[in-house]
Amino acid sequence: MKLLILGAGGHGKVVSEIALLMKKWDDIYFLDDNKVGQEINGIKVIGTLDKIKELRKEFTHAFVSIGDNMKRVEWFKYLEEMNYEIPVLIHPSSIISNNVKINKGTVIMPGSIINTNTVIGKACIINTNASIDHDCQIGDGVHISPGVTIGGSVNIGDNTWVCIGATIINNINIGKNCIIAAGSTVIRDVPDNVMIAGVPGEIKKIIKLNETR
Ligand SMILES: CC(=O)SCCNC(=O)CCNC(=O)[C@H](O)C(C)(C)COP(=O)(O)OP(=O)(O)OC[C@H]1O[C@@H](n2cnc3c(N)ncnc32)[C@H](O)[C@@H]1OP(=O)(O)O
Repeated sequence: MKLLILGAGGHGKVVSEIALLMKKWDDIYFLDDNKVGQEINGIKVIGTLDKIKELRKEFTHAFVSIGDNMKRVEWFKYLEEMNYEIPVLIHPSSIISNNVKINKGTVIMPGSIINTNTVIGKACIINTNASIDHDCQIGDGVHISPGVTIGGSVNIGDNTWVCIGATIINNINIGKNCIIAAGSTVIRDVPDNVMIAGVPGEIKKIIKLNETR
């Protein structure tokens, strides 16, 4: 089986290492618009992202490793349209309850902990050392950044970015397309399309559609 990884930046490097550790694929290659011909940690960049369609005959599996939530979801949907098999990539050092559901296109980075009865959506990034406790619902295209701590029974809407080191107390609902700034502590529900910052977290601005990163 052969795996294509879309995006050979810093995030792509970490994603490719996880894919290698999983030992499921005989061959792994990158696509990247700016690095064609380069070799990154032993993995060749064989074309630009738009080559994904013609490579369908040759490759069974593909995975999007783009940090920007909107772009990642866009390419993820394109892979789905082309009937690529899209895996879940899980670093062996993560600790995940057997009663957790993780949907395709999501990567779980080293040291993450996901507790029982939590559901993680499609095309999410659960980044290094993030902790998501029991009974959480994480939407599609969400990025939980390094060192984030999320209490039990928290719901997070599609495309929301929880930035590095943020804390969300238990029983909180966070909307779609939000940014929770680095180091914030969220203690109240958050509506759709807002940026929250501070301790305790307060609304700092409204986010226009397609603005999340
Ligand atoms: C492996 C990896 O590296 S994964 C990547 C992880 N990276 C991150 O998590 C990045 C985190 N980045 C941040 O937290 C940034 O501050 C962002 C993304 C929230 C900034 O978003 P922007 O929309 O550009 O916000 P902007 O800079 O315009 O700030 C708006 C207001 O919020 C405040 N603000 C922004 N971030 C924070 C913060 N973390 N804490 C407190 N206040 C903040 C600003 O001071 C500003 O306040 P003011 O209006 O009173 O002057």
